[in-house]
Amino acid sequence: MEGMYLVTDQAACIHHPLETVVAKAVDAGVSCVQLREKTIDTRSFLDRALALKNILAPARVPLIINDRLDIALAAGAHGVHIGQSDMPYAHARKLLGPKAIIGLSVETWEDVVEAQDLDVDYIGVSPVFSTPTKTDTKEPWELEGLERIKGYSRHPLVAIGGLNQGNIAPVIQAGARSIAVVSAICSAPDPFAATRALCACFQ
Ligand SMILES: Cc1ncc(COP(=O)(O)OP(=O)(O)O)c(N)n1
Ligand SMILES: Cc1ncsc1CCOP(=O)(O)O
Ligand SMILES: [Mg+2]
Repeated sequence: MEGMYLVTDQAACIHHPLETVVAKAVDAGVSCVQLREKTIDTRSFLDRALALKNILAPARVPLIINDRLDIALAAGAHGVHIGQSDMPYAHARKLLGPKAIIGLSVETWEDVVEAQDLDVDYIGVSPVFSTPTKTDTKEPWELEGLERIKGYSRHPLVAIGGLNQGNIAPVIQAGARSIAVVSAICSAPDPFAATRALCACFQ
């Protein structure tokens, strides 16, 4: 996991349909897309996963499903992102197999320590900064927390929460291998240009 990571949110797609946002973000260079749907029914979630898979496959960009292992399996997605109250890692790995990408959110120092014994593919440092996009979070890690995790964890770090073109340089500097965003791409009037500008911060 490296570079820009798009996490989708239907409600945040205020200028373009979600599929258009994803297609433009892929053209502009995102390295991973997570389909995150909190309110739609299972059938619609699966249909959307299959639609995104078709957009991502030609560009060889992996599709990660938020929370739902059943959707990931049914859609043939590359993996799942699980949080601290979602399916436990060991069960997720058993169900998805050794090749699946499994990301895990860390919200507390205890989560970081516990993750050290898990063969997750990355940890999502969540949230780095507070964000109106997700309000049911624990205290933001801020840059100091991210640096502390970097100094301890054996896992690649994906930073998420309140990140945009104006504040990601020090987050990358602090050791984030990948930057995950919702609103900075989904709510941008020009998702292609926004993604390009975000990707350029890795150069
Ligand atoms: C890359 C990444 N990091 C963290 C999260 C948050 O996951 P979780 O804590 O399970 O919260 P929800 O996204 O399910 O509301 C994430 N989705 N992606
Ligand atoms: C899904 C998620 N997990 C932690 S913060 C967050 C939302 C990030 O949204 P934004 O990039 O708009 O701050
Ligand atoms: Mg979750």
